[in-house]
Order: sequence, then structure tokens, then C-alpha cells
Amino acid sequence: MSQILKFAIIQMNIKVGDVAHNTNTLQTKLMEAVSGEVKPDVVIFPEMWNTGYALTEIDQLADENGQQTIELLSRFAKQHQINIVAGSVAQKKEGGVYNTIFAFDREGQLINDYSKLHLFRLMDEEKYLQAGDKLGLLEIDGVQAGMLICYDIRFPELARSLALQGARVLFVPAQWPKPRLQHWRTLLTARAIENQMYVVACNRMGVSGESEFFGHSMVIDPWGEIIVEAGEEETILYGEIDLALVEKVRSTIPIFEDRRPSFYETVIK
Ligand SMILES: NC(=O)CCC(=O)C(=O)O
Repeated sequence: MSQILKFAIIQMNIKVGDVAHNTNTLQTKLMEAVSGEVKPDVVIFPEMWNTGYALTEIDQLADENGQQTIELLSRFAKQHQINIVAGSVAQKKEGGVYNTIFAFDREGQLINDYSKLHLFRLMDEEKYLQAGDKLGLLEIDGVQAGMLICYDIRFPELARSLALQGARVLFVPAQWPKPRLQHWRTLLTARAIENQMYVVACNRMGVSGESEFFGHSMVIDPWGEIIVEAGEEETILYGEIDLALVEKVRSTIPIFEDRRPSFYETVIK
């Protein structure tokens, strides 16, 4: 049976270390995303949209228990009756600073949070951030979905775990820089094909210090086709998916029935 979900993917620039500026930008983009002709069901934005990779000052800049983010976005979700997968923010809590996604439903309820499980050493994350310790499953308008953050997509086991627990859509906020566009597109497509699920990925754009972020946010279907893809510009990318395709692909090539987990689990540890 057909079930359509419409997305607005906010591919924005982020000013490193300037939480007020980034919050302002996000609020403007959110208003734009819900003011068009097509009202999205879900809005998603990039990784660490509040602070960028201001890692040396992250302890001072991080949102204490995610309070400001939760207040702002819960209010917006409720006011506009929209689901939000709130990119990720630097969140300060007991034990340190985490790279955390908060997700809200149409009533503005916080439905789940997910902190990045794999910290990316090439960008020094492991020196300043703590890794999460749970999977990110959520339900949006009755659709089971999962959340990963950026570098997490290099770990196929994680997306597979979410798929095995029922996820049919995978949300991926990111700050993925040049020159690894081919990795980005290939890994996202692989996660979609191997798990026969939709992938909705939001990358930032713009330049921060030595790093240039290429955007190319995209939505990929369970057959591995890219439905919509942005360029490098600041934009809101709109996409629409039909969940019926997940069941169609899964019944055409029934990989979940054909799996032989007894072999993988003893070999891969
Ligand atoms: N912010 C990140 O996790 C970046 C991951 C990345 O660039 C990669 O190549 O992996």
C-alpha cells in the first residue's frame, strides 16, 4: 500500500563557533521550508549545525543537555505540525560533549535522540567528543526509521542493525568535506541497496578553514536510484518517497529471508 512522505532537506552553510548566527540561519531556512506550496512531512538539517567543528571551544559552546535546541525545535514542530530530524548539535551532558540528533513529531514531542557512535579521527572528534552508546530508531507518521551521523555510514553493520529492527528509512545528517564525494555517494547508495531502504542524507555546504563541504544532499530509493540530489549551493532540497517501494524491492530480491547470520556473527566480531 502506498504511503508517501515528503522531505525538506536544509543544505546550509555553518559558521564555525557562532551558535547565534547558525541558529538564526536555521530559523530562516525552517520558515522557508514550511512556507512553500508543498508542505513537507519531515525536515532534516546537517550535522553539528549549531557550532560547526569548533572543537577546541566545544565545551563552552555545546548546548547544555540539548535544552535550547529542544525548546526551539519542539516549539517549531508543534506550531507547524511537522516532524523534525534535527541534524545534530554539540550537546553537553554528564560525561562530556556528544554529537547528538534530536527528533520531534508533529506535536513537538521529542521522540528520540541519537549520539554519533563512531567518532571521526580525521577531524579530531575523538579528542573532544564522547561516543554514543545506543541505536537511533524512531517512528515518523507510523514509518519505522533509523538515524546515523556522517562517518557512521562507513559501518555497514550499523545500518543493517537498524534495518533488522524495522527501519525502512535512514536519516543521515553530515558534514562531509571534499575530496570524498565519491565515497559519500557510493556509501549512501550501498546502504540503500544492501538494506533495501530509503536513505535521506543532508550534508552542509561552504568553507570552514581548510575544509570545503560539497553539499550533495540526496534521497536514494531502496533500489539504489538517486531520486533527488543537490549541488554545492545553499538550498532546500525537496523529495518525496513512497514506502510501498521498500516492500516491493524486499519481495523481489528477498535478502532478509536469505541471510545466513550464523556465519556472519561468528566471523565478524
Ligand atoms: N563529520 C564526519 O563524520 C566526516 C566523515 C567523513 O568525511 C568521511 O570521509 O568518513
